[in-house]
Amino acid sequence: MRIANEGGTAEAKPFVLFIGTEGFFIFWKTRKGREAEIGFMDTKKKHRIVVKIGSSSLTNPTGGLSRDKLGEHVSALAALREAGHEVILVSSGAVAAGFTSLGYPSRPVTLEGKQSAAAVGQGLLIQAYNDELRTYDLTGAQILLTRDDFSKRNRYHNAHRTLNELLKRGVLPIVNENDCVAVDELTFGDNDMLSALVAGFVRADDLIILTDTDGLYDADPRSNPHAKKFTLIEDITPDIEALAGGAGSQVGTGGMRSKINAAKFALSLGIDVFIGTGTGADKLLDTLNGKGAGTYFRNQMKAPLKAHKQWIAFHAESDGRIEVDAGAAHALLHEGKSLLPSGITNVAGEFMAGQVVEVTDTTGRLLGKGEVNYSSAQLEQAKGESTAFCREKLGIHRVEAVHRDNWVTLNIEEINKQDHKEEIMQ
Ligand SMILES: Nc1ncnc2c1ncn2[C@@H]1O[C@H](COP(=O)(O)OP(=O)(O)O)[C@@H](O)[C@H]1O
Ligand SMILES: N[C@@H](CCC(=O)OP(=O)(O)O)C(=O)O
Repeated sequence: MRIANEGGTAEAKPFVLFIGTEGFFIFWKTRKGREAEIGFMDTKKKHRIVVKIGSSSLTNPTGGLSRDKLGEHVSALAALREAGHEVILVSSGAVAAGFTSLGYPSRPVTLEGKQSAAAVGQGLLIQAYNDELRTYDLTGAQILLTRDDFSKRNRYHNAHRTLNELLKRGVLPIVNENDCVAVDELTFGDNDMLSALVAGFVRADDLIILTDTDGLYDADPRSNPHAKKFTLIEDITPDIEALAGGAGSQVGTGGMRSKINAAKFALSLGIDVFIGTGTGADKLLDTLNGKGAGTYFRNQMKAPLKAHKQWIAFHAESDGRIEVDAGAAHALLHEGKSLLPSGITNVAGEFMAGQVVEVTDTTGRLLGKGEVNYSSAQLEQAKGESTAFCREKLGIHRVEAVHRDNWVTLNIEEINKQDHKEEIMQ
């Protein structure tokens, strides 16, 4: 685990630039004299950036929208756009912006209270964003998502197409959970995880999570004034997870814990993450350039999963299970090959062609998930049989039971083998 801990809140100073053909690394000199490489600034590449703004950074401590805070964020988002980057905003704040208008003295706790507050607040929020964006000649688009939109194949792909079209047309998508209709047990949990899912979904380069604290400390800085800040974390270990506590304000939810979970998820998809704060129109550009007030999390994985594979891996429900022999397991995990019926030893559950199944080895160990080309009934006949048999006797022309393009390895030991990372995650 390589962690840069700058010790207290002391300012660290950038001191070395390594200039390459594509850009340059910024090295950060910490108080302890350690050098930590904290940001990669690619001087040529235009980044696709998801920026998440928490309720505490948009509203007043006792509720109600803060136009000043919102306006400042928009100036920084506009600066990113001006520099040529693609930006997707995930904005919280609907409940916190709305509850005062409904007469609640504090953030409501009942489901109907939160949903009603969000119904009022979301309108206020989007109106304020559009008013501010207009001053920079930018247009915002409201996208409200529920977890169902991610688990249903068509909705997932529709949302994906819409987001891409908006980006292509220069519009700034503003995403929030559709709080008014989201059922309690079926929510994303919080907008931190939603922002990581969206970042994966659009295959962003960076996820910037803006909050009211300048990064992750070894204890909640609100309650522990001696807490020390981390400037760079390269591996989110259980020790790091244990340091992150809950929400610190009356309007925030999830706290640092949910941000660390979200960061872990985004990093696993090859997205660099920053959690922190900042002021002024340059704060997001500074963050991108390694000068942000917060904690950087550098991803080790440079081959993000395609959107369809993310859907298979993280959102699609499994409709059955296929067991495969050692040869097929090796071909799937190590040779980048598709699954052929000849390697299948058992089929469980009832499914149609096009549905998603789990694939295990003969000991029941989960290897991954994939979209099948055969129904369970067809696979019962085809399992263990040659391709020629499937074609001639069963009249099946798609030879692969699961094509490589519709396969995702989920066996963590295999994913952790560096040699195979790129191949597995393509
Ligand atoms: N280890 C930690 N380091 C930094 N902040 C922490 C830590 N543990 C808990 N927190 C709290 O997390 C809060 C930020 O989360 P939250 O209130 O949910 O904000 P947001 O509304 O931006 O999502 C901080 O105000 C802080 O009190
Ligand atoms: N969808 C909710 C956001 C809930 C949430 O995660 O809030 P936060 O912890 O402030 O990011 C809202 O707009 O109020």
